[in-house]
This record gives sequence, structure tokens and C-alpha cells, in this order.
Amino acid sequence: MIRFENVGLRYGMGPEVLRDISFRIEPQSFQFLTGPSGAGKTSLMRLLFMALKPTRGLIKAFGKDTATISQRELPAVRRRIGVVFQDFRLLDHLTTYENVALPLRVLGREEAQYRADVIELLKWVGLGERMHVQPQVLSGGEKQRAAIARALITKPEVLLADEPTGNVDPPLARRLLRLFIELNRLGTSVIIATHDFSLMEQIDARRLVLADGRLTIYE
Ligand SMILES: Nc1ncnc2c1ncn2[C@@H]1O[C@H](COP(=O)(O)OP(=O)(O)OP(=O)(O)O)[C@@H](O)[C@H]1O
Repeated sequence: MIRFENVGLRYGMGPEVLRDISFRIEPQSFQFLTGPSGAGKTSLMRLLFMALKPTRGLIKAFGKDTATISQRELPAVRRRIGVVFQDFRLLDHLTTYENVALPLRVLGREEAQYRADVIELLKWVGLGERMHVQPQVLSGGEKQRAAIARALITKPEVLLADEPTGNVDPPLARRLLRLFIELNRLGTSVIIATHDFSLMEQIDARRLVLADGRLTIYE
């Protein structure tokens, strides 16, 4: 569903931070993206989300070449990809429920149609009791789960999560991992960027390992 072929990326006139990257994200697959700090994980995630364009090579997402896709087509392709950012990006003046519902409001949906889905998803991530409070009173792990719920509310086919366990203790990290595994079992492709070896050791999943801008894949 997403394919990279000989992709290279540089920022401005700087050196290439990603070089000759080729891989595929298959439907219903589960993979970790890892590598040392500065290896280019966030840059690769931004390419996957089409927040950046490659400086060379080809990226195809759902059959569309991301270099030539029109501004008109881009939102529809992007909606098929959910993203959980490292810094959550929740809106402070909205409640947890409103944050999670926001992508649907932006799509022009009526609350009566989505209310039950939002509540069910909040319960699924364990925030059923926290849906009417604002993000500033949520713990780091609760914010993380709210950000995951917001990424999932539009039922994306691919979920990208950048260091989703970076701010939580080991038991919660295991719980979040179980949530991602369950999501994958339900049909979503999952890509988790992480430094956390103890997290990766918990399951036998594909690893995309970046080092010095190059990618090695361990199936
Ligand atoms: N906007 C930018 N402008 C210029 N250089 C950048 C920019 N963003 C990242 N870089 C450079 O690209 C390289 C890869 O950075 P990136 O953030 O993708 O790595 P990372 O593996 O995600 O690191 P970390 O694990 O520390 O978040 C680094 O050398 C970084 O300095």
C-alpha cells in the first residue's frame, strides 16, 4: 500500500539524511522503525505521511506518486494514514472527547452520527472516565492514548506512531503495544518508530533499521 524506491532526502543544501531507501508497507503488516538518534526516523515518518517530498526516488502511497499528486487529491490519501506525533499535538481548549472527535468535525460529520463511535474508541483506549477533561489534567500516558484515539477515529488503513512509548512507564508501554497489536489484528498496518529495545523484544515483528541514512530490513 506504500512503496519507497531508491528514496533520498536532503534538507536544503545539507547532506543526504536518507539514502537509497527501498521498502514496502504491506496491508495488515506490523513493523518497527528503529535506529540511533539522528538516523532519520522522524524524516522517514514525515515522508510516509507526505509532510515532506523526497529529493530523489519514488514514493507511491495507495497507487499515487506522492511527488506528482495534486493538492486536491492529497487530503483523501492522507486520511488513509493516521499519525501519532511524539508531542501528541492535542488542543488544550478542547476536552479529550472533542480532541478525538475533531478529525470527524473537520470532515463535516454531524455529532449525532459519530458520538457513539468516539465514546467506544475512548473506552477501548482506556479513557472512558477521562473524556470530559482537558488535556492539561491528563497524565503523559493518558495524553498518549488520546492522541492514538484521535489518529484512529477516521479508521485509517495505516497507523504511524513516532516514539509512542517515549513518555510512559514500562507497564503502560506494554499496554500500548497490546493496543497496537490488537489494532493490527483488526486489519490496520502499524509502523512504530522507537528507540526502545525492551518494547521491540516483546514481539517478533519486522524491523526497519536506519543507520547513517541507510535502511536494513530484518523480516
Ligand atoms: N528540518 C530540518 N532541517 C535540517 N536538517 C534536519 C531537519 N530535520 C532533521 N534534520 C537532520 O536530519 C537528520 C535526521 O533527523 P531525524 O529527526 O529524522 O532523526 P531521528 O532518527 O528521528 O532522530 P531522533 O531519534 O533523535 O528523533 C539529522 O541529522 C537532523 O539534524
